Amino acid sequence: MAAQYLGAKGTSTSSFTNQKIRLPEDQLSSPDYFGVGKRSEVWNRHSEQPSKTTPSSVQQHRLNAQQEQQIFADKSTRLLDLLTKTSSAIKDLREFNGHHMVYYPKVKDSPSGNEHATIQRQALERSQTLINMPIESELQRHMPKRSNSLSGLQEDQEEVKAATEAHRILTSEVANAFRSKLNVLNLDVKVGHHIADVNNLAQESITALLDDRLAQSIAHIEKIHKRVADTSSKVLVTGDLNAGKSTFVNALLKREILPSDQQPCTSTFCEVLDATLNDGVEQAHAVKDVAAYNRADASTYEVIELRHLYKTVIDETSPYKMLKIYTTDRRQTEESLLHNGVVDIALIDSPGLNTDSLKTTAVFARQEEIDVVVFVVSAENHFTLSGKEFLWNAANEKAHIFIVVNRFDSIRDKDRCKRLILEQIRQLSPATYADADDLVHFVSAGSVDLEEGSHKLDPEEFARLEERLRAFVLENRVKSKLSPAKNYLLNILSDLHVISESNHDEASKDLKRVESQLQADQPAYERLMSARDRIFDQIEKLAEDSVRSLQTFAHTRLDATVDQIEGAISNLEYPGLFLIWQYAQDVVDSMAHTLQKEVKALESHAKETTSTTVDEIHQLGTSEIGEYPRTVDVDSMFLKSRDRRIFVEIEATDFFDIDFNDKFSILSMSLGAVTMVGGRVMGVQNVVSSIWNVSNVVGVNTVRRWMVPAMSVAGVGLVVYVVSDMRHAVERKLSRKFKAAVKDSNHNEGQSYRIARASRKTLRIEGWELQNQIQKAVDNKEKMRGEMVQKAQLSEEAMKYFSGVLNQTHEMRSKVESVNTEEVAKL
Ligand SMILES: Nc1nc2c(ncn2[C@@H]2O[C@H](COP(=O)(O)OP(=O)(O)OP(=O)(O)O)[C@@H](O)[C@H]2O)c(=O)[nH]1
Repeated sequence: MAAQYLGAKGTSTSSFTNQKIRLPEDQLSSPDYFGVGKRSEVWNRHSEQPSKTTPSSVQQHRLNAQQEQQIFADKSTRLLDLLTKTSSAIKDLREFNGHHMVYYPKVKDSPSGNEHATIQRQALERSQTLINMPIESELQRHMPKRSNSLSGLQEDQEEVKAATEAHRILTSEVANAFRSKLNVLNLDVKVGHHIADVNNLAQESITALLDDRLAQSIAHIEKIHKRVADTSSKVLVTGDLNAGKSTFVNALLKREILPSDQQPCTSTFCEVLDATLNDGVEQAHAVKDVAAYNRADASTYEVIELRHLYKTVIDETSPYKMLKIYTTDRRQTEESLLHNGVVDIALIDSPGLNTDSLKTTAVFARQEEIDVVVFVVSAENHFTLSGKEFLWNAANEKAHIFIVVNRFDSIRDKDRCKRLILEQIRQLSPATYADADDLVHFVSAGSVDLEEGSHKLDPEEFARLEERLRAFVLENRVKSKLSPAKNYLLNILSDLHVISESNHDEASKDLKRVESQLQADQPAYERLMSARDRIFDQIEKLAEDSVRSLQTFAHTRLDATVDQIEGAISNLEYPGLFLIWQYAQDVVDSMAHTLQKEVKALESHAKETTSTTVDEIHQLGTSEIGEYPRTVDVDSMFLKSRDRRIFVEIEATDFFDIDFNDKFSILSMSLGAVTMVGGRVMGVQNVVSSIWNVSNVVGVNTVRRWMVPAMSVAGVGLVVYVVSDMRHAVERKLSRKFKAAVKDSNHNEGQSYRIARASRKTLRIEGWELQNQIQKAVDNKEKMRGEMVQKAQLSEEAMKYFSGVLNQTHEMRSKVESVNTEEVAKL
């Protein structure tokens, strides 16, 4: 029995493989039947007997299957490896995008008049090529065909649809030509009905969008990986209501698993899988959320026993979207459809097509997981409107559809029926029609014996159908599993290539730009750095020179003022002897005031000098770093008065300028006074020499007699003299005391130091401000240069990274291209 691997139950079916469907002679002569470019295939008349299966032909199928299995395993292993590598390359790019911000290639703005015309012309030329094809063109096949069995209404509808479709192809082609060159990673953002130009977005938004798209791509690759790694294939059985879909599935399984009825009964999708996938337990899992279904998680489904299946399958109000039916194939492994060691098949029975279910089934059929679509049509009813619409759409998606024309037993004129149905298929799915001998089967599923343990052979047509279906699944899994993987890999690798290329270009442009900016800025930077050191010294020198000269000037001026302090009292009005005390007070005040006035004048002078020096310092700054605000205000100098008043205490002795220790002095003053009393001023020398002369002449005794009255006169004279000299005595004594006080208190040193200190403080503030400004300019420049250096480093990193990605994507692309998913061995 091993040799019966593909041919069910060893029936003589395999010879069909090399047979071609032959049309009746009369139909072959009709030019309308095949249209342009007649096919040379001929089909096997139903009346013709198929040749018997020989052990060698069965063996050949087995060898072919093994070979196909090996080729498939090799291709899928290569693609799985490339999927893993691509996924990690995208992960790397995502990480890179996280810290470097990947540049998004520029999108062409909008087509110019000429470009638009060229694109449209190209699109038209393409559609023209289709029109000129040997087989009827895409557009032609939408034209009304009054001669066939379709009603006028159906034809009109299809015409409208075709026109819309043609328009859609043209407009989308024009639109796509002006999008970026990216396929999967296109970041088009839809705003209302328009596609916003992604390049107008902020870089952060582009980064976020790209990150999102990369994450989606990683998830998608994971999905594809899972699908390629999964050795099972899914076959969706669909068709018109009551066409016999459930009966057909049961016939394939050789078991009455799914309920069939004359009334429309299948209300939900039923996936029949091998029970080994459910630990060998036969049961059904009713699933509400198909995406969340996990056999290991009982919360994602409800268990239904197979004997209660009928109720759930026919329940139109059932909340379940899918029934996963695990069943045991009672046949031997090599005969099993669900689990035969080369390819495991899951059969999905779907609700009959009507306007309600059409969309859901179409979506279902479009799913990537669906490897093969089997369309069941009743030979009695031919294709309904819904059936046609489904086939038309599915043909666009999957190209080849396996068509089962069921209930053929109830047709009387079988040839006519075949002819009419094949003609409809020719219009609906040319690809299927082209392989009609393998893909279109006229059978009676109801005639297959489902009795357990029955040894009855299947009707030949059905056995052949089964054999061809297995072969079709095997052939198709390359297309349905590997082709999408290959296409996706080519698209995403091409996108990675485009992104890497433009990023490499941008990074190299950035690097060049930054390097030339750094180079151009170098002299300015060096100038600023040397200016900083030079200006710091210059400020210090300017300030110190200014302060030192101020201090010297102030000290000299104050000393001069004190030296000439008598001048301060020269203009004072003398109020007379009785107010001599008051006068002394005025003298002291006047001297103190004069000195204070001088201090004030020196302060004003210091302000002016400081202001000039501040200007010079500021000028130094502006010449190097440009305008900047002047911070110090010289008017705020000396706001708090710190000048010290010189206090001189007035004492009684200040009114007498006589040295009582000096006898000669007293005498001379007394004599002076005498001469004054005498109304004559003789001078002391004269008086003394007169007395001396007199004593020599008249003798000492005589002089002694004269002495008393003379002394009395002298005393009076002295008093008179002292009193008359009191004003000058006060002035002399107080000015002396004032000078001494100034000296004792170090007033002049203190004040000149104070003035200098105030000026230094102000100049320092301006100096600090300038230093600050220059330092700021240096910091800014260094920061800017640092950023440029960092940018250059990033650009270098980006160039290195993207050139690696470019090499990698290039290498991977050629590896992906070398996986042939187009040609599959015919089994
Ligand atoms: N004569 C004849 N009747 C058949 C054949 N296959 C199925 N039937 C009958 O056709 C009717 C519908 O069969 P089902 O298998 O329920 O059809 P279905 O397409 O699954 O129906 P829905 O799922 O409800 O759309 C049943 O009464 C079957 O017995 C056949 O080959 N010949």
